[in-house]
Amino acid sequence: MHDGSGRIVVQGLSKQFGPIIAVNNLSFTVEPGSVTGFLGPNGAGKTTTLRMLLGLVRPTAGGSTINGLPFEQLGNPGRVVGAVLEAQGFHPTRTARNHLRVYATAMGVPDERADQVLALVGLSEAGHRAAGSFSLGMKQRLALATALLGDPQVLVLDEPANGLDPEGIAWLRAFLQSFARTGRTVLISSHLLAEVEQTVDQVVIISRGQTVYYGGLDYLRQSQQSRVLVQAADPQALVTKLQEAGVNAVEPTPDGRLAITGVDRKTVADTAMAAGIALYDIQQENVDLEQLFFRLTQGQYAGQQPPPGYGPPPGGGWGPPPGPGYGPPSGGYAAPTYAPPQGYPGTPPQGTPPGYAPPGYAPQGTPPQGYAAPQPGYAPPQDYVPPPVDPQQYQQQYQPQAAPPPEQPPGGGWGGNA
Ligand SMILES: Nc1ncnc2c1ncn2[C@@H]1O[C@H](COP(=O)(O)OP(=O)(O)OP(=O)(O)O)[C@@H](O)[C@H]1O
Repeated sequence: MHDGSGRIVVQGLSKQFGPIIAVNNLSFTVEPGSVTGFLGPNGAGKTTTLRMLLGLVRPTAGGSTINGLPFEQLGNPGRVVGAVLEAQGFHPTRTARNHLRVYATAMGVPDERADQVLALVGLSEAGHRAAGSFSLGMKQRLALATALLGDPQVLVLDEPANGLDPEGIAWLRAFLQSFARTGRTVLISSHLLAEVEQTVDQVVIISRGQTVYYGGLDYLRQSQQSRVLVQAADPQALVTKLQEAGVNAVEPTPDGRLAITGVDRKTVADTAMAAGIALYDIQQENVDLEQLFFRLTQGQYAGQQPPPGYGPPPGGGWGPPPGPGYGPPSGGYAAPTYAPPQGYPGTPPQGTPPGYAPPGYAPQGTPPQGYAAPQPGYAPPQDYVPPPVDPQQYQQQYQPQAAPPPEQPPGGGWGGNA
């Protein structure tokens, strides 16, 4: 019997397709009562991970459970987990309602459920139409309706916002949040942080099949320390004066400027003026979440250019951005790939055959010294505070409710493009 917790646990999950390491020792937990974003660039291994979670691909190593059991032991899995991996596969001439009834029969739920889920996703008026005539946005909704047929406790959706227009995304956000607030579990993948930023409570960010961040978005935001970039007539004198003022996080940049973390522009300018040091340029650099996401995952593609001002670290390779303010965010879990131990020569470029080490790189698949990959049973650091997980508390706090159906735009079109 499953434990009814609604918890998803992924432990040491790996998948290799021939020479390609699609997923590499991935571990994370998704708690009920929350929406978790599963993020990474194209090819990072998101779909492969979800397919392993749903018993569609056999892992090379590790495993995953839903409600404490591997997918294949869930009995009638559609009653436990609703999944959408791609919003395709509808019979083009079958009506949406009939499509749902076929699945309802297979799952052992009454026919009436088809109309209930059509209403839940705002497709009641379109139930008599052939699925083949649906726009991409409508197909996404129909796929979601199919996943909801068994009234599952867990929803797993691969790129659900793909093809949705802003109104469709807003609708999906309201729906998923209301679903999670009834104490259920939502895991959604995306390659765009901005697309899910307002929907998710926590994120698992992966790059090249490995976790690079696991935790709340708030922690990630807090880690976005801004820095002041300054060009001074006498940089060394300015460093000394700043140190005398207690500002020690000062680093030279490759273009000859100083990067100062933890102070505002005014403090730097006042310090320079008091010491009679001329400044030729001074600017505050704020890092937004999207940039941070890009940096966390930028090592994925060999040859990909980083944002302006963020070249590869000295000695080559595409390690994490150096310097203060760019370490793992406190409270969140950042995998060693994000902040490798000193001396770690970096991960070989993608496509490097296993065991082969180009000069300056460790052989692919070889953990660097001191590297401790997340192991089965890995728990986030003690100061990591996951979102509340008590379903009963949520039940009391929020009345389970369906998201309001979206307004149908004039002309009968729905969110998304055909
Ligand atoms: N059946 C397969 N055979 C060989 N390689 C595969 C297979 N499935 C996935 N891959 C490879 O595994 C890697 C991860 O792919 P995956 O589809 O899981 O990434 P993703 O993060 O979901 O990307 P996207 O956002 O583009 O869907 C890619 O390099 C991909 O080419």
